[in-house]
Amino acid sequence: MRPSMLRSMESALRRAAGARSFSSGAAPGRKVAILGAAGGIGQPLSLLMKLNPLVTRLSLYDIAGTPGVAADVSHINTAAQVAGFAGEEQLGEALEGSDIVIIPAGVPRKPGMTRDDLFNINAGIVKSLSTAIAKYCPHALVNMISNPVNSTVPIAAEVFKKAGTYDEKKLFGVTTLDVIRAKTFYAGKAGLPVEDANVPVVGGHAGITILPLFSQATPSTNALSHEDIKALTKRTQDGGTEVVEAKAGKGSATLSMAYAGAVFADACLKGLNGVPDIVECSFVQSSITELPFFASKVRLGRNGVEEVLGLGSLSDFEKQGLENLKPELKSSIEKGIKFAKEN
Ligand SMILES: NC(=O)C1=CN([C@@H]2O[C@H](COP(=O)(O)OP(=O)(O)OC[C@H]3O[C@@H](n4cnc5c(N)ncnc54)[C@H](O)[C@@H]3O)[C@@H](O)[C@H]2O)C=CC1
Ligand SMILES: O=C([O-])CC(=O)C(=O)O
Repeated sequence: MRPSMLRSMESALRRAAGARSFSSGAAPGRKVAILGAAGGIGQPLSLLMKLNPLVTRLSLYDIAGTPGVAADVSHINTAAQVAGFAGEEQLGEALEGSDIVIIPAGVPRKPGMTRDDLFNINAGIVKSLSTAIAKYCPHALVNMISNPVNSTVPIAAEVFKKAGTYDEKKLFGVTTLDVIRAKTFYAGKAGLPVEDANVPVVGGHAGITILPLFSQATPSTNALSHEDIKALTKRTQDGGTEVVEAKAGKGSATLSMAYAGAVFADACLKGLNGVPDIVECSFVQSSITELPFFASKVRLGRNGVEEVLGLGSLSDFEKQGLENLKPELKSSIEKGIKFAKEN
């Protein structure tokens, strides 16, 4: 790569990270921990977080394999200091002092499985990692990637409640990949520049609980028929399955998810650092519907969630989608809460 190209990439990354908005010129040091860092998502996510100029310490944890990932990523000439931790006995050290903990630990889907089929294995993993977070970094923002997100976020909330550390402003289910897919599919179909496209996605993160709001998409267009909107909605809802089937037994989305995870963590870092008007969709504790957790636009700030934004006006098709998703989302949330209470 030419040096001029590298320089412009670096300055674009700095701009993307909001580093220029500090009048003192220096952003505060931030520690980010990734749990499941040796996995399909964990490795490229570690790379992307190493490139983020707001990260000063990057802690890579997994049950095995992290020393290699950490050694590899640490050679990249960016500021973040990288450390690898493997095995439960090193989990505390990995977590201590973290501002953000990102969790892509757990098993991914194979063709024919739903995200809920992952519950039996991933619920226990998320519960034990959340227990450690409550002990070692109770004030960290938690970005939950492990599926089924509709249940793992409620599990983490229950674990934190039991430990007396729960702060609803600090727990996030990462639904950014749904937004990224909706933007890509919308711009592609409407013939709009993809970098300008924005589409809120609300509800949850599985099948019909994923509800893209194309009526609020920007830039708006009249190039799309109702049939087009229905097809775009279905493709967004089935985006994960599209990748699972294409990978044919070799896992689910990893690269696009690592990108999505890095975008969301970057937004959290900017919020923590006081950059104004940082808004992303996320699955959080919510009162905008009757469900206790719900994904919608969230304003991020110095303490995590600053404001859970409402749904705005919905088309009749979206109103119907909202009603259709509630029973499934409710039961996935309740399943997570029940598991955490009983185990
Ligand atoms: N929220 C979202 O939009 C998305 C979520 N996912 C989910 O992310 C999770 C991870 O997916 P992949 O990275 O593809 O799986 P993977 O199997 O490639 O990696 C998972 C990693 O977690 C590690 N792990 C297992 N138990 C652990 C524990 N107790 N502590 C720390 N690490 C542990 C494994 O050793 C492995 O390295 C899956 O549950 C998947 O369904 C995947 C794509 C999108
Ligand atoms: O579909 C899966 O199992 C992984 C996932 O959550 C996604 O890609 O959205």
